[in-house]
Amino acid sequence: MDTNSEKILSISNLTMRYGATNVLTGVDLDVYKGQIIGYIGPNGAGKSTTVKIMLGLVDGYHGNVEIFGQDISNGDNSYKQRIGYVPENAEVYDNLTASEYLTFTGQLYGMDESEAEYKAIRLVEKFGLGDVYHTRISAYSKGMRQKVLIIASLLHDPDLIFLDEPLSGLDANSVMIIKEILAQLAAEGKTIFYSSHIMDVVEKISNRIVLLADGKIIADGSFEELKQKNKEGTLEEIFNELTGFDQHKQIAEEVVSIVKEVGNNA
Ligand SMILES: Nc1ncnc2c1ncn2[C@@H]1O[C@H](COP(=O)(O)OP(=O)(O)OP(=O)(O)O)[C@@H](O)[C@H]1O
Repeated sequence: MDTNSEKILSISNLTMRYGATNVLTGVDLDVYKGQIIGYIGPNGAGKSTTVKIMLGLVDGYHGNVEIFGQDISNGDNSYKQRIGYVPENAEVYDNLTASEYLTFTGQLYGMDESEAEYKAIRLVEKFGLGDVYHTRISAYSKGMRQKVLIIASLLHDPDLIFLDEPLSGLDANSVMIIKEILAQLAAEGKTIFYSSHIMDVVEKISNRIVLLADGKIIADGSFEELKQKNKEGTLEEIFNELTGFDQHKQIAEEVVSIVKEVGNNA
């Protein structure tokens, strides 16, 4: 890990609880300029919670979070102008057209309207949505909406980009484009924080993989480093090994057996 480069993100002893549930129990993480972090973990591990805390969307945490060297709890929200975010379950304003939505989002990030519009229309064309630029988003397919969200996250040229399951609904060609865009942005010095369950994509695009389980980071390193430390070969297998999961066959057999019971009680 190149610790000589600029520290973009620093989390120390981050804890978060919802009611009686301890979601994060002491997360420590330093992220440096140009890194693509693959942030993985079982369902409910707290990945989205970590990201939302960093974005200032969730309060009530303990510990310290610094972004661009600034404590995010100090009341100065200007750091958000340099951040892009593709949320997991996005509420897009369905009644807006892509043109209206992207111009609006650009302005929220401090761009002026004509600059946002000028960039948005060209980006939309690159993603094959030129024909529907002035159509309401309510008429879009899932993948088309996802493309709009990705464009919205990049429009203001952010230095730090959080992506929560960004490829959901995208076809194979679009996935290839997004993977390449992320690699090129990182090469330009942007920092990418990529949370996903699609292990083969995380394995390929991340230069550093961080595994969250039981409220803590239990593995942190490049794919090659994780492979050396663990017996298993693919990231999916390493994930299963590190999270102590070896029952997929047994669970599948039990499920199939229950499914087959249908009608037996009639
Ligand atoms: N607003 C909330 N109120 C109460 N509990 C919450 C809230 N948000 C998240 N949680 C709980 O916090 C835990 C972590 O949720 P989170 O969404 O961060 O997990 P995740 O790792 O992103 O999961 P997934 O992989 O399924 O998306 C879960 O137990 C969830 O039920």
